[in-house]
Amino acid sequence: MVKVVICGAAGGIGQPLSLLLKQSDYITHLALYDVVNAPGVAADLSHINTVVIPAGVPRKPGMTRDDLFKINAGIIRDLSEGIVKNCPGAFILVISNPVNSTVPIVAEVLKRHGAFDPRRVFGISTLDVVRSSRFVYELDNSIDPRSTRVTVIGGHSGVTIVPVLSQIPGQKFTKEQLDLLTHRIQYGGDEVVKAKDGAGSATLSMAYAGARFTSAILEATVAGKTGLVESTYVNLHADEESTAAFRAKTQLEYFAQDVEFGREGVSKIRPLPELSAYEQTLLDAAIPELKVNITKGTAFITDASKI
Ligand SMILES: NC(=O)c1ccc[n+]([C@@H]2O[C@H](COP(=O)([O-])OP(=O)(O)OC[C@H]3O[C@@H](n4cnc5c(N)ncnc54)[C@H](O)[C@@H]3O)[C@@H](O)[C@H]2O)c1
Ligand SMILES: O=C(O)C[C@H](O)C(=O)O
Repeated sequence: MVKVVICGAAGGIGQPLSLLLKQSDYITHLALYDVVNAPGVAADLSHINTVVIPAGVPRKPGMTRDDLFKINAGIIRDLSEGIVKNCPGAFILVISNPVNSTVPIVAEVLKRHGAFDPRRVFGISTLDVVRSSRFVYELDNSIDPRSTRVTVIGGHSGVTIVPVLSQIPGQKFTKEQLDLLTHRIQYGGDEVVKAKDGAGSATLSMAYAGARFTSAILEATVAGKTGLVESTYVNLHADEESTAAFRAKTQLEYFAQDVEFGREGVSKIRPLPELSAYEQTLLDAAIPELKVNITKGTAFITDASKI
């Protein structure tokens, strides 16, 4: 049996995501939970293979994702406690913002219970990848946005989002185009928040991105399909060998990068693609902010006095 639970299923993302996942051939039991049904969650969580978490508050205009930490950190901690107690081996896919911090929260809760397998916990940054293909296509109609996959490294907020546009075959963007594209990809979420004018953030595009990422995980872990790759925010210890040099150089424990999937989740974290000088500057700006975000998430569980 392949059981997937969506925590926050009644929300703006949860509803369309549930609809999309309902159509998956791999899922035999789709369980939908929200706060109103919280007591039922624990009772029904056993034998779950995969948990997708879009629970928590979204942004309003003028807010950063980090402003959501105060409310969402506690929600993620409590859901993680429920998961670790009832389905400790599940694959956990985190949508709730700020992803750069919520993923470390999940990891620390699992660690406390001796149940952390870094190959099984993911921050979903697929929306940045989807936006990248779409925005590049708007500038250059000759590419196919469905098959042109852009690697996006770093994290999922503002300057931590580093699109590696130099890897798109045949592309020679001018500096002005690079500035425009990079800014749109880094702040695409703000465009939606502004347009919704207080009614939340991206939901439909996120549901699409979330369903795409969940399907990739299911195809690899359930069906044993190989060759699947997505950029995703993970704990770098999921692949000690490939990430050793990068960890030593940057002191980062979490990072979004192209990841290959296998039966156990992460099978390989690909080495960083060759970066242009432009992208290296973006990465240099991303690293200090990522560190702050990661420390904040980790400290929420290990040492609340540091937040
Ligand atoms: N990773 C990404 O790329 C990305 C993209 C868009 C939105 N987000 C984030 O996703 C989250 C949800 O956004 P939304 O638009 O769906 O918000 P929403 O407010 O429409 O829905 C959130 C749902 O979570 C539920 N919830 C709250 N606490 C819960 C708990 N303890 N257990 C179960 N359910 C709980 C709420 O009742 C609500 O139905 C936000 O934090 C948002 O910032 C992330
Ligand atoms: O921007 C947000 O707050 C939601 C999401 O992270 C997004 O990228 O659209």
